[in-house]
Amino acid sequence: MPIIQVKTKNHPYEILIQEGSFKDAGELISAKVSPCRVLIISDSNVAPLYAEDLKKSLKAFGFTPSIWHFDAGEQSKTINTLTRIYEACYESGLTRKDCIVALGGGVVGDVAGFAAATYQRGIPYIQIPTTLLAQVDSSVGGKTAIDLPFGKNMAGAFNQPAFVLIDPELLNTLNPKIISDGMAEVIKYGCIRDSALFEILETSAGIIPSAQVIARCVQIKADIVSADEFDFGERMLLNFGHTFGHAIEKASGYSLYTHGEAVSIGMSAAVKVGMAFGVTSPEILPRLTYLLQAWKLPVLTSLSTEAVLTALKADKKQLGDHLNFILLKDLGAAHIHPVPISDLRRAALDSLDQLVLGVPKKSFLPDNLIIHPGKIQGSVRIPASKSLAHRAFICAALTGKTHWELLVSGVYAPFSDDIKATLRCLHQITEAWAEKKKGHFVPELILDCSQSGTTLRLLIPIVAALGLEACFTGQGRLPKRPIHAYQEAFTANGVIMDFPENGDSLPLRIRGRLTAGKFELPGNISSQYISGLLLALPLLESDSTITLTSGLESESYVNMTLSVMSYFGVPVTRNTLNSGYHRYFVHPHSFTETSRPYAVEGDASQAAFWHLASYLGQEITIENPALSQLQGDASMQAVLNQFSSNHAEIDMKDIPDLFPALALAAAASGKDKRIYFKNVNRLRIKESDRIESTLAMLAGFGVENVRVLDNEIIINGVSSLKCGDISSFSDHRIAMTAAIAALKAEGDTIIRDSSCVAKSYPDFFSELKRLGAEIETLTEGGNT
Ligand SMILES: O=C(O)C1=C[C@@H](OP(=O)(O)O)[C@@H](O)[C@H](O)C1
Ligand SMILES: C=C(OP(=O)(O)O)C(=O)O
Ligand SMILES: [Zn+2]
Repeated sequence: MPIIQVKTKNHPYEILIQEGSFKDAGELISAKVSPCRVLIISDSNVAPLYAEDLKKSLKAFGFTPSIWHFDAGEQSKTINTLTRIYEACYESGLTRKDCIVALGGGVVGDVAGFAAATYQRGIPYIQIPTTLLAQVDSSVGGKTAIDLPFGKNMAGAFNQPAFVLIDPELLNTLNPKIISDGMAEVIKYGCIRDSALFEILETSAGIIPSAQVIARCVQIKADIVSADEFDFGERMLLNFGHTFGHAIEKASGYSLYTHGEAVSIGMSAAVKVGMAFGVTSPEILPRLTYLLQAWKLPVLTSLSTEAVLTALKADKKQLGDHLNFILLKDLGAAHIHPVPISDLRRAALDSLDQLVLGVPKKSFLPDNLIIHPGKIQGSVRIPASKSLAHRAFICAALTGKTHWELLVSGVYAPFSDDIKATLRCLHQITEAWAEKKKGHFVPELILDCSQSGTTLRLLIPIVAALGLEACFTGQGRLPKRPIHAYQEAFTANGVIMDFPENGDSLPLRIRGRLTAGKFELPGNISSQYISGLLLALPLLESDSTITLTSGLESESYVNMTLSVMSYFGVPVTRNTLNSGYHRYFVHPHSFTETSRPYAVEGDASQAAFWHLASYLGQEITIENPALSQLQGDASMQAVLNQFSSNHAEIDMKDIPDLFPALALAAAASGKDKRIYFKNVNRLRIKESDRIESTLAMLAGFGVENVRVLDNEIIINGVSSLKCGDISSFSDHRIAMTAAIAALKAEGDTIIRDSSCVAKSYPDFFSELKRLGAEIETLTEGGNT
């Protein structure tokens, strides 16, 4: 028989975990306690099911049992119930030689245990837990309590039971919500102590835990309680997820969430806090999220961060000027991490704010830098693909599910500014959409796309298809980047677009509802127009086509759109017309949730900077290369290989974002090289005019022998790079290219306005430093 010992100093006791053991309760209890009077305390849910059987079984082994029960639920965990239990004890004639049996869930165990601790200064009690939460958690360890008007568990005692009898068969009749409630605690044990248990849970999501799993949880709790009965050290680890969990329960008046649900949100928040403090590895968040969600447990709260914060500050575990958070170093390895009260707001915002799934780790992001030439070495994990993440979040949002962000995994903090812009706008759009569906009036949305062309061009048609009124705004160069190509197509299909009079694209106001039909667009301005329409047209009521009026450039980006749409259940078909141009056929279709979140792979356009570093002789390995080849920029290494020929010809049509890095590589390839870049004109409409900014950067490194022809650039290589003072033109790809080049320059290089890397890769300079680059912040009066 599986028996677990709890080795507390004054009251060691045993826990028996055995399927079917409940029917032998009388016999099993008689082995621990001599025949006596027994008061069975239960609640209105459990008593009708099991109390009479227990009474009979006890009677058969010489006990004198009676039954008393109260209304099921946390609201009964009061001093009033306690008083009535004392009365029942008295009426049943209980003396200090007799005992109480707690038959039920956590509330029954807590209040009956506290009655046993105090009736006649203490009588023995036995736990027979009937819910999963009580079996794996509250029946073990001797914490008993009642709630007081000013707080949960405010009066109580450490009172170890004489015996705990756990029959996992009793769980089979429970409703699934009660099982989920207990699963939060089961998952907690995996997190804090046992990664193997966590893995078992991952492969058995949705299946009621076996006796072995319950025993594993009880063993973990028994070990921890044996080492620290009174909660001064190690036992605090059991509070993983409970710091925020208790605050959330309290802030919602103990009505919105069950304990398990609040702990579930709390565990997910604790992982994000751990990420913010650089303690917890970001791989844990999607795994934990997936597991909790498989049990239909929430991972985000609808409560305001302020409300949770207020409750958090009143937490009874507050110690002076800091609060003890339990953070995970790894799955199975928890530790106590004191967080100063002054940092609590940050921690709460980082982890509870619905807009941010990850947390903004402090990246090294100064404006002006000096980079010393030198060697870098090591391996890097590139951030999630920006292009795929935009699409995945958009498709996820279009499912209309709450917490749609969680249908996407692999996108970790620090988030790029572009992805933050997409998330922010999508939250506004999904909320407005839900309101509109209810028939409510929705005022004009102000959608700030920051500097992200993708956010802007992909969201315009979606907003139009949903019939929302919006004003799109943006910063940096975005208001100058073209979006007029939508105008003709949309005006003919029910949408009014108001552009500013000065010829800029933004602010753009749109109103009306897009109707299905035949859309025509050029394929050679920006593929983002086509991606945007493809995402929007399934939302309409009838079939549509998109016909391209010129050859498609940046085609891989359109294919990425189709691939992510298909993952979310939306098919699109394509023809190639006699003209050689594509036509897409889109039917009304809903975006649907899949059983697994969409996992965003590494960003090939960012990996390109590390390929450039390797090309220039640095020793860098990439831990997470793009796997699918969906990203056109995954061809960076193959293109660099072509440079072995002295006169390589490179077509930029499908890989526009690689240009700054490729141009620099061409220049640094040596005196014999002359590299032709074709189809470069579209580079002028990116974050900077990327022909002008790239050539200015090359000139800064002493590369002057460059010819610009119509739609073509020829770069002649040099034997070494000079050092200079380089402007990034506020373009992230220029700043990152220049930083890698600076490591090979003849002297120190200044890079101006380099914080623009936050657009796509906020951690870039922190990573560069970690790999050994010597970088200083340039200040007006001197350097630091
Ligand atoms: O759809 C996308 O995610 C992108 C498409 C490309 O733009 P164009 O299609 O305008 O070339 C690319 O340059 C941009 O960085 C991202
Ligand atoms: C052009 C880019 O992005 P976007 O068009 O989304 O601003 C880029 O990241 O280089
Ligand atoms: Zn708990």
